[in-house]
Amino acid sequence: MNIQNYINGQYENPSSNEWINNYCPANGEVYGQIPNSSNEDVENAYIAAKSAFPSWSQTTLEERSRILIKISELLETNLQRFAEAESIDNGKPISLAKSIDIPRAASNFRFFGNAITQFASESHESVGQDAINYTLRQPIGVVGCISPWNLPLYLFTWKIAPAIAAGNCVVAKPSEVTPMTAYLLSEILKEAGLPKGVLNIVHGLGTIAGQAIIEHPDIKAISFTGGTETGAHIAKIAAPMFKKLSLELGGKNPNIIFSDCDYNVMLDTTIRSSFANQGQICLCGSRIFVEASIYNKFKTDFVEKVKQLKIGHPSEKTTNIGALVSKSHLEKVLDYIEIAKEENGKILYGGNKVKVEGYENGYYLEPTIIEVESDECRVNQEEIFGPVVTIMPFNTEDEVLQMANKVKYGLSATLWTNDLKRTMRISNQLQTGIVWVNTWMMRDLRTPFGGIKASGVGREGGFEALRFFTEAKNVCIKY
Ligand SMILES: NC(=O)C1=CN([C@@H]2O[C@H](COP(=O)(O)OP(=O)(O)OC[C@H]3O[C@@H](n4cnc5c(N)ncnc54)[C@H](O)[C@@H]3O)[C@@H](O)[C@H]2O)C=CC1
Ligand SMILES: O=C(O)/C=C/C=C(\O)C(=O)O
Repeated sequence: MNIQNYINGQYENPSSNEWINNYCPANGEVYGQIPNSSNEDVENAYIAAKSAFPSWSQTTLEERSRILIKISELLETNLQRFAEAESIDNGKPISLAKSIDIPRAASNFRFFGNAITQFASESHESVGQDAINYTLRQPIGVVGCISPWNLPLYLFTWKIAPAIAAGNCVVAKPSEVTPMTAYLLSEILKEAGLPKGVLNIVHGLGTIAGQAIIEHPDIKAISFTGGTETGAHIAKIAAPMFKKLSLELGGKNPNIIFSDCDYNVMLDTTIRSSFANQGQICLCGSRIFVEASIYNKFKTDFVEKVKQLKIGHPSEKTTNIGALVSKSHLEKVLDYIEIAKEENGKILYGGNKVKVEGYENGYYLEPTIIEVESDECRVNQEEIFGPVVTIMPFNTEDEVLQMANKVKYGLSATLWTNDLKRTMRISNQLQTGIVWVNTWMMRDLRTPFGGIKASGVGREGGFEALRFFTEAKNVCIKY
């Protein structure tokens, strides 16, 4: 299936008429083409957004809310179609696309459709000076949203929903690796009555179309999720132009397991936090630290459970692990498994490509567990972003805390213990933006979401996102 850009409410071919092949990860075959958009297409999208802005920014909150909630409802009505498209495009199991990705995309629109009606700004009475200050939170204008391939519609909508709810108009670029559901979304935007030009979707390469968005002098804010290197590149371009920046980047998240935890819940959740979405979630707990007294038991039970995961075609209902997103990504992950061997890591399970019958050219990989001797080895320090975890024992709280924090990343951490004081001590000291205790990836969309260190800048979610997508203007009135 070939797709087009969506600019000013119309489907458009790329101005260069150049196209990029779109691969199906489950069988390695090309199944469509997407626009290789250029500066000219981004400029057209910008012009459409700019002309839509005066009207959209003055549209009542009730009307914006009504349209966002309508988009959410239409996504729910079209759940099956969107889930199938996401699964084909990304390689993720259909069960995951249907239960997580598309429902969350619908929730993103519903949540920000409601949140904008509750968003309020501050006022400060300057006591003794006969003055009152009130703060306006005005939309920025035209903003850029750039999203990755791992949770395609989920993360695309996590950015565009708050951006348009706050009254901005958007030039958005989904990942060129997984463009399909963003394309399908444009049909829904029309049906929901979103005015033309409010959301413009440009497909293409990061280095061309993405670059044109970040370099555009009049796109005043960039919300980006993706790799840390790309984030650093974006910051280098956008910061001297004084753009607002929200960067959600990589992670190398610790999963810290104490012997007093609820063992079975921990074990089941650790399977998910290690291998959900083929381990391609920035929040996955890719470094597992286990208290020495239960280390051997954990190792045996974990391997046993991982063996039971079914690797298969993403469309099969029983598949737990689908295909990785691309050939190049599969190769990157395999290279890390080789590095682990060179570093004396012990492969406790997995490590090999898998040939799924009938789909031998698909990008399948066994879930892989590597026992490491030192937390400082490369596989324990660098983001692999695949179905690969490291495990090692620890003896004391101080030791594990030091290892947990000794990485360049600081996105999330998971802690398993029933000791309240220990929970408080460790949570306070973990150098991450998010800590989950006795759970993983439990999301409440009101909470601040994001990381520190090389995991990013800024927070998404709730009113944080609405603050990001608005400029505060203080008005001081003397009476
Ligand atoms: N959510 C996360 O934390 C993610 C992390 N990654 C990590 O990043 C590594 C590289 O993956 P990639 O697919 O290359 O991710 P990437 O960070 O290059 O891609 C994310 C988005 O940025 C765009 N982009 C790339 N270069 C750009 C530029 N110069 N200007 C503007 N936009 C640009 C891409 O087209 C895509 O839409 C992965 O192996 C993984 O480790 C990848 C995807 C998501
Ligand atoms: O739940 C969320 O809001 C985000 C989840 C995951 C990512 O941001 C990611 O993998 O990049």
